[in-house]
Amino acid sequence: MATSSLLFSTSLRTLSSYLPKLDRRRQYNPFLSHFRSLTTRPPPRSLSMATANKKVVEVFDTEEELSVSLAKYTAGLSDKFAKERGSFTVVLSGGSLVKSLRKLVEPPYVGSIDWSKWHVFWVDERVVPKDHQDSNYKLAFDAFLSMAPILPGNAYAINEALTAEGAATDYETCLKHLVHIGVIDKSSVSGFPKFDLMLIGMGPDGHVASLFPGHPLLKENQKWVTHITDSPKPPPDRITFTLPVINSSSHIALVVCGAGKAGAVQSAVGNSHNSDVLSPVQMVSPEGELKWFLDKDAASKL
Ligand SMILES: O=C1O[C@H](COP(=O)(O)O)[C@@H](O)[C@H](O)[C@H]1O
Repeated sequence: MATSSLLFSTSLRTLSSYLPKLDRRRQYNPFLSHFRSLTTRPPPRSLSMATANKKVVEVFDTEEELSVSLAKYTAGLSDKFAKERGSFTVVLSGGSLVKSLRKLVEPPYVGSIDWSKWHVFWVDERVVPKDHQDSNYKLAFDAFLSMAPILPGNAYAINEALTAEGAATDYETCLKHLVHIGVIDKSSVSGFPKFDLMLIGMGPDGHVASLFPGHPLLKENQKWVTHITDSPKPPPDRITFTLPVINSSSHIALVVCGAGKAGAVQSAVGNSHNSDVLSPVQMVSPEGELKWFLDKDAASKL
């Protein structure tokens, strides 16, 4: 159970000018001057208009509790989209997030999820062989994909035999085909693919996917998938979804653990703009729901 179970929902876009300073007595409520679980004050008028863009934060005492909640959340969305659309499109990142997906392949979730409906993608991938220790595919495969009865062909790894540029183009072509045949939804708002759930992590510098602070790729607004050959975090050659694709998602779970990321969490969740330049994670603002899963160390500066 989340001891600090949260907490708030709001529109990033419509309420950004409204946001008050953090009230220390309501320490997980950086956005609103009301706190659903602690006060009966009615929400501000503008909140009732904020229907399209929802932000939720959950803080857990331990990573173990976080991973249970993440499995429950993912299984719930799997059920919903499998019934509604006949497929469930899930996007994974690499990094520490992947370990927190382990509960999905344990009871009760492993037996209740309709894995045949799953289509798995990577929000970013390093251009290395699939058995390389830096491969995000390998990380997910070892941690849980190998234990989940996902149909062969429904886990969309990159073609790492290509250059980074070629692999990005190839992946985008694959996504376009899957949108065309209706496996992946398409946003009527942006025209970009609309994934059902993105499970993504964040680096201590606030990077998400392979979109790094200050990098020109943050401005890409045409391509679905792009490439980088100068990643500040090794390995240098990678492909990555672009921000418009990330922000067209139906649901994003941002999963962050550890005190080393508390500063970036504070900037993004607390909306404290210490500079004019937004970090990549501060630019994550999906059409649908953004839900943060934080352990208490990552939330320690909120
Ligand atoms: O390089 C990457 O880093 C981020 C964050 O990784 P973490 O180990 O600090 O959680 C990850 O989300 C991304 O997919 C990966 O390629």
